[in-house]
Amino acid sequence: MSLILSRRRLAAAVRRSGPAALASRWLHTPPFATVSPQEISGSSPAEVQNFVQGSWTTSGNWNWLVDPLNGEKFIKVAEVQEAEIKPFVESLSNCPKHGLHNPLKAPERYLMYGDISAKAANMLGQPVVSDFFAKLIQRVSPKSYQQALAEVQVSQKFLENFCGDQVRFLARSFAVPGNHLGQSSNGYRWPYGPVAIITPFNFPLEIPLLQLMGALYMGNKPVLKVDSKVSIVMDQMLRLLHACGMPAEDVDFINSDGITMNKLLLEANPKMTLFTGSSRIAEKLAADLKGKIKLEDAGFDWKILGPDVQEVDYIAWVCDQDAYACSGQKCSAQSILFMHKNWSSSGLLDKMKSLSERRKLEDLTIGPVLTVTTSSMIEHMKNLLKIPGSKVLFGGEPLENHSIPEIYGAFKPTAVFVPLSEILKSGNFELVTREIFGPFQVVTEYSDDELELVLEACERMNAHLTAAVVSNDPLFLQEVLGRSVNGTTYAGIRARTTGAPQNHWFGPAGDPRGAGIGTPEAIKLVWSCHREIIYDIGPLPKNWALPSAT
Ligand SMILES: NC(=O)c1ccc[n+]([C@@H]2O[C@H](COP(=O)([O-])OP(=O)(O)OC[C@H]3O[C@@H](n4cnc5c(N)ncnc54)[C@H](O)[C@@H]3O)[C@@H](O)[C@H]2O)c1
Repeated sequence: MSLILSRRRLAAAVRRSGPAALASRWLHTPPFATVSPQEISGSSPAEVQNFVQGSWTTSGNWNWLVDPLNGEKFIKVAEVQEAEIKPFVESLSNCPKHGLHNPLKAPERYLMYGDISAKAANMLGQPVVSDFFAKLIQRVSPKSYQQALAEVQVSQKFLENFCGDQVRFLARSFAVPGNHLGQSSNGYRWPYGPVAIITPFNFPLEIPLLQLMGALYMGNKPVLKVDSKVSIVMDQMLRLLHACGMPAEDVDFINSDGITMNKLLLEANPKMTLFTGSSRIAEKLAADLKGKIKLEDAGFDWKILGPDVQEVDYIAWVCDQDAYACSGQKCSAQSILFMHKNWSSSGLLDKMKSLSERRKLEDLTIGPVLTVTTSSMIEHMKNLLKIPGSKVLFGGEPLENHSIPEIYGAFKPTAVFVPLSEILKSGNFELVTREIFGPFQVVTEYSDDELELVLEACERMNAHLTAAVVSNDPLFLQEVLGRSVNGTTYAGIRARTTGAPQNHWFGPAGDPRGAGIGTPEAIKLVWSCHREIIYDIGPLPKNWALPSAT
């Protein structure tokens, strides 16, 4: 159906612009697609729809999005209103708790998802398709082409990882011999059935796709809600998955505001919800859903440079990438750098400054910040500068010569130094460790006898997502790693905080609600629960007699 739709639109495009335009569109737009990233504009806006009970639908309300680079209304999203959620509630309610498949029901669907993954991996690997998604991501969540393409490549590799028999291997069970003949206990990975997935704006393809596929592989029926600012990317990806054979009834896709989604969750009562986004909403949903939730929430991610100074150019570059790629809008972005005093004379900070100055709006190596305004970044910086001994190391100013609308932020890559002893003071700690989802980091210094204070700071933080311990001193690594908890921690001279690919578990630690993404372990943890079936089929011992009451 989506192919027919896109061809119809193509036909309409020819009528508008003639055969030459069609030829160029055919070359650059994959057959499943209904939009062309380069052509979306105020005069040719794109549409995002919902998908429920096997069909694409619109709603009574179109929410217009503005182009983050010039403020032009360029995409309209059919946002479902509170009064319109019934079909979504019904669709989810139709899925039983035991799921669409499980080890004892419709096992052929594990193989089907292996095939769908193989086809989708193949399709996404085609240069025209990966370029299409990279450019579409850039339009709604502006980042450099390399960063956008990396997101597509991670997604493609993930799909490759779950081809063939790999989906059924996710549901591998085990058996333990019992106490007598005919008895054995069998542990199964069981789905939750109806589930919900809520994802943020910063990785429009990777986060929703990986969680969606994980949910499906394990036998669940998900309703997916992506931040409307970027949901056009998953609208197109669902069309690709349908073209690869995904049954239309398996996934519902809703665009709405948070309040409507909250209502849907309460009415449809999904048995598990995966939430990726801010800690504020995470905590609200955890309470509303009575704990039936797994969380990937805020990151205030730290990097500790150990006493062994080496490879300064490389480490400056990794710091620059970690703090400022995607304009700092990665949950794994380097939020605070603890630098051993041995690095003071290494020139590291000067190198970080000059690397940050290479970033420019033209290639989106720095760009719009979608959830923090320029004025709130300035205010945060000013508050930090009230702390005695603090200073701006570089940046600290708005971007110049741009047309980024005021609802978004536009700020130069910024580093503010705050003395370690001040960071630890109770009045300052909350302020310094507040996640600023933009190109902003705090830098501090410590001496050998202050490592305790660094570890105390890490202990007192609330978000334990990613971390990096940059050192090749095994005793230093052992000390820091043994006394910290972050879920995805890189250790060694090449350690980083960002850029976890699909083969590294990614997720917070230290919270029983913590979710993961990417690896088989993450999929099994988030999207299935343990079920034990104890077979006890006999026969009874020949001399069995009725025992006395116990
Ligand atoms: N841990 C991770 O893996 C990870 C990954 C990416 C982003 N993040 C975090 O996400 C945050 C940035 O995203 P944001 O500010 O857009 O997050 P957000 O919490 O505002 O929004 C996330 C999603 O939740 C939806 N939502 C909002 N209110 C809701 C409600 N009451 N009920 C249901 N859904 C609701 C939004 O529409 C959006 O789709 C940062 O804190 C970042 O660290 C975490």
